[in-house]
Amino acid sequence: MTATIIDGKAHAASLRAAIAGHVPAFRAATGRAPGLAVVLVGEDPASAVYVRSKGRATREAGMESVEHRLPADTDTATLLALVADLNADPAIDGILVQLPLPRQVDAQAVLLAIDPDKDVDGFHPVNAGRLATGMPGFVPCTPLGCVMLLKSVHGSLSGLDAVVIGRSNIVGKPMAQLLIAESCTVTVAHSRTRDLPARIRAADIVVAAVGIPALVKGDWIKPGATVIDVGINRTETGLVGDVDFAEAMAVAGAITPVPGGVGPMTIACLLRNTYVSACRREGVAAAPVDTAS
Ligand SMILES: Nc1nc(=O)c2c([nH]1)NC[C@@H]1CN(c3ccc(C(=O)N[C@@H](CCC(=O)O)C(=O)O)cc3)C=[N+]21
Repeated sequence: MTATIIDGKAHAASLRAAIAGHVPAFRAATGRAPGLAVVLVGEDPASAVYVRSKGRATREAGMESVEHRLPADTDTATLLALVADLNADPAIDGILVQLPLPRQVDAQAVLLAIDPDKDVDGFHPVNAGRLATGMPGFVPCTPLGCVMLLKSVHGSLSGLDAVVIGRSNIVGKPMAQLLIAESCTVTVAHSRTRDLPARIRAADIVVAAVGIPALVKGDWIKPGATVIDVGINRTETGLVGDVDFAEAMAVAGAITPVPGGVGPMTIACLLRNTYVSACRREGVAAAPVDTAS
């Protein structure tokens, strides 16, 4: 069997086009565009690339992108003051502080300072709590994109067995919450999990988000399973996911590639969250831009 490749780039392009199609009505109703502020501290080249592509995608969707680039030695107080300004700015609907932050910055204090109703990353504990309890809020972009890709394969996920490899606050934990909300039976595996291959072999859905290149082997995968590879590992041979792609292709039913899978959906979901935030803040009805809230 050869797996179907899930074209994240194409799904992301259509999601972005759908959002771009809704922005003119928002503009007409409110007299302004949805606005996203991105804060980048330091010169990490990979972060700079992400921030640039976020800015480009935001403008292409007809939204306002404001970038704040701060030197690598920026202190916590300076960042907190910037976040306070952005919280108070009525033209800003979404605030994204690019992670990781330099060591001297208290990253937790910065994330806590972001207004939860502008937290389009969904990283604030208030939004984590909203997700865990089924209240409307903001869902982190990467897991949200993963659920959209899974639904493009399965329609309903109800009753499926899912394993999430990784328990980070940014991907693993919110991914598990979203899959529970979709009525999957969810196992969260991590570095201390015993017999990881057996856990994965039992799963209809595998979401790999651990950051270990090609960790998941072909013979760990249940034949026909759907594999979502969140890993973006830079190796000498280029970008590699957390799944051994060549091996998995021979066993899985469907699989996301790296690059061109989850990554582009992350950016599209950021635009989606920004559009939804703008609509909520202005009290105008948001057009449906995919199912998960
Ligand atoms: N506050 C915050 N929010 C984030 O969402 C956030 C962050 N910090 N810090 C860094 C990570 C990483 N991230 C990616 C987004 C898009 C791609 C993406 O589009 N990747 C392409 C290209 C990969 C490449 O060539 O580098 C792909 O997978 O096809 C990757 C990674 C968002 N992050």
